[in-house]
Amino acid sequence: MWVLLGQGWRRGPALVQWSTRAACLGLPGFRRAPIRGAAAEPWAPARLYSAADCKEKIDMSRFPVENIRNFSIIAHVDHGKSTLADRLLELTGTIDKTKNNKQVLDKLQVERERGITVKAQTASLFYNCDGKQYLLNLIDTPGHVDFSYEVSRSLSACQGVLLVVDANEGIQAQTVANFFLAFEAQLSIIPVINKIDLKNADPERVEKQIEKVFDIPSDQCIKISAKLGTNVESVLQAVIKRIPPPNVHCKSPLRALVFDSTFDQYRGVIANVALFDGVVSKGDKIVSAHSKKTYEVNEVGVLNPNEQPSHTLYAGQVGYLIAGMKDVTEAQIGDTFYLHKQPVEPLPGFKSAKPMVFAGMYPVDQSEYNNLKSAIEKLTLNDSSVTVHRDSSLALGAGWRLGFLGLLHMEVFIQRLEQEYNASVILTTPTVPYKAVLSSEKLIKEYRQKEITIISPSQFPDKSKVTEYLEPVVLGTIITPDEYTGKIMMLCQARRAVQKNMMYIDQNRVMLKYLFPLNEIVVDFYDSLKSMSSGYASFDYEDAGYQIAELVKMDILLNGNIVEELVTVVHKEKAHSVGKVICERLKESLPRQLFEIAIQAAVGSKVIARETVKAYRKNVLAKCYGGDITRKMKLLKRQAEGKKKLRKVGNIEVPKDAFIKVLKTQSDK
Ligand SMILES: Nc1nc2c(ncn2[C@@H]2O[C@H](COP(=O)(O)OP(=O)(O)OP(=O)(O)O)[C@@H](O)[C@H]2O)c(=O)[nH]1
Repeated sequence: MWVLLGQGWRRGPALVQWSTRAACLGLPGFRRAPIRGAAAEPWAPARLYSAADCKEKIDMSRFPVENIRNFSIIAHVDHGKSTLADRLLELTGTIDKTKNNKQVLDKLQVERERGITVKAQTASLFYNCDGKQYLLNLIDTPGHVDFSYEVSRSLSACQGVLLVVDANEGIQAQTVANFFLAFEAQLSIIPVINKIDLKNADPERVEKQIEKVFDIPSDQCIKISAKLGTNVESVLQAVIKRIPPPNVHCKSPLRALVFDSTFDQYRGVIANVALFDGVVSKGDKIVSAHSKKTYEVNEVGVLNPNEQPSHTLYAGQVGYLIAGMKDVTEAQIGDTFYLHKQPVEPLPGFKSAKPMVFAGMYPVDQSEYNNLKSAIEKLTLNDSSVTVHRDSSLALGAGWRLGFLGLLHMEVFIQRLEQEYNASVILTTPTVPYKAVLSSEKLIKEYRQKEITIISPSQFPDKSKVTEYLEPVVLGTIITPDEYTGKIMMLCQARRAVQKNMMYIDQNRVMLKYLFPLNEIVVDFYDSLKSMSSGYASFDYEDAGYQIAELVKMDILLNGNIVEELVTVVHKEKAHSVGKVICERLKESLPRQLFEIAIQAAVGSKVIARETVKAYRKNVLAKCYGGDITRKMKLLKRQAEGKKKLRKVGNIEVPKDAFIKVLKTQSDK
């Protein structure tokens, strides 16, 4: 929650009493909650575990609750979360120390190729300290704003976080966003300044930033190089000393929170659970508080980092559970499992992920419809934050309208469809979820409500049937070196943003807060920001509701035929400039054809921009003299293959990548 304080907007630390802050930092004497029943549990005496033990079933009763620490690693993109996780896995003997350990917890192909984490990963580590053996449950989280839902879910299974900050880049926009997620969840926060080995590292400056922005005393920061392993052991010590054990009760009936789930073709749903109370064993009958369905537990265990079965999981522990569920929706994220005949009050769960961007998805060839359908179903089983509605279009045939958390999320989903399921798709212009307050009685009856959410331009109701249109807005945070502030402010203004606050986080770094219409930032705001600040500015945003907006539907026509992929809803003020840019870009991307092509942007029947592509003919056989028929056939075959990558609009052939190029430039104007 943001509040207006003195000169500007600020939340959190400035309002917090020192004792609460001290508790948040896990300082001695300031523990937030007593460890209920910890001493009374019937724990077996400690036996020290090593990586070798992982070949057999782990006896999890060996870890009394006071020896458990559950924590996440959170940070801005690329500040070194996964590299720190690698070192922690090595130090605890969970994986062997080799030069090849690079982002071990980033298991997906797309994560390895893009060098980013998109899915939070859990690993249970066994660590010996002062003659005791600790169970450390670590969750490595993604850094990009599109995946912050993964972060907030992961935090629900934790009592503390390692807030990693790059010693060269300092605090960035996602550092601020992630800090507040942890702060609001009342977790112990351990600031870790990483990459101190870099030539331009300035850990002292970063310490001061942390003190200024988060109100965390600089002596609380741990300075490390995750790459070289420097001082990483002290991070483990801090986890044990500063993060409290979970506040749970083993003798109470089972309450297991599902904080993530994945789908395995052979074993069904694998639910990641955090046990808030009770125990769960193989053979137990459990009930989902959400669906009230009963299941028998086939397997429980911990992730080490691969699945390692155990007989039982105990309160305070984080692990996985397999119970014959065939669909991820049966293990809804945020659901509570309890034991059959021992019903409990379900845990609060999470708000469901809210899609920020919608796009139509169609098979390139309609004969591929069933294959693509099955690929989308399988992939959404592993990514339940994607919403899917069936859709169809005259030009593109049967397809779907998919909702994503952001554009990167959309790109990653498509890349996974292509790589993991060999699917090829046509996408339509990404759009944000607009709303319309209806005035037409007929429409109100049809929709059975007055206010409708428009996720596809084809649903956009005519102005005469509407009292007002609403557009989603977000509160954006930008952190930048101050020399770029002027340019960035102009960029924000061009995107219809309203400034809310500006604050220096150190001598030459500025934090700006703006209220943005979501559709102005969704496609390429981040790219523009990065290029205008030579890569130094960072950006993050959070949902801020809706505002009234003057919106219109704009069609793009090729020789009079509407290009369905490019139909878009724009702000009235921007219709002309956006239409002009789309026409120009389309002109650049369209191959010349045998006849002239008129490219038009139109709002209703009014044409607001126009470009023309001159006629041309490509004769692939032009250089092929003589009568070698096989050579000619080869050239014609290659031309035919090339044509498969084209889509026909009327009689005009449009390359698939032309759409992408056009979409990328829309919000520039
Ligand atoms: N010099 C140096 N480089 C580091 C250090 N830690 C991480 N890196 C490098 O920083 C880059 C990003 O590291 P990651 O561990 O993938 O960062 P991340 O925060 O997990 O990234 P996302 O998951 O995409 O948010 C990689 O090239 C690492 O090799 C360090 O201590 N020193």
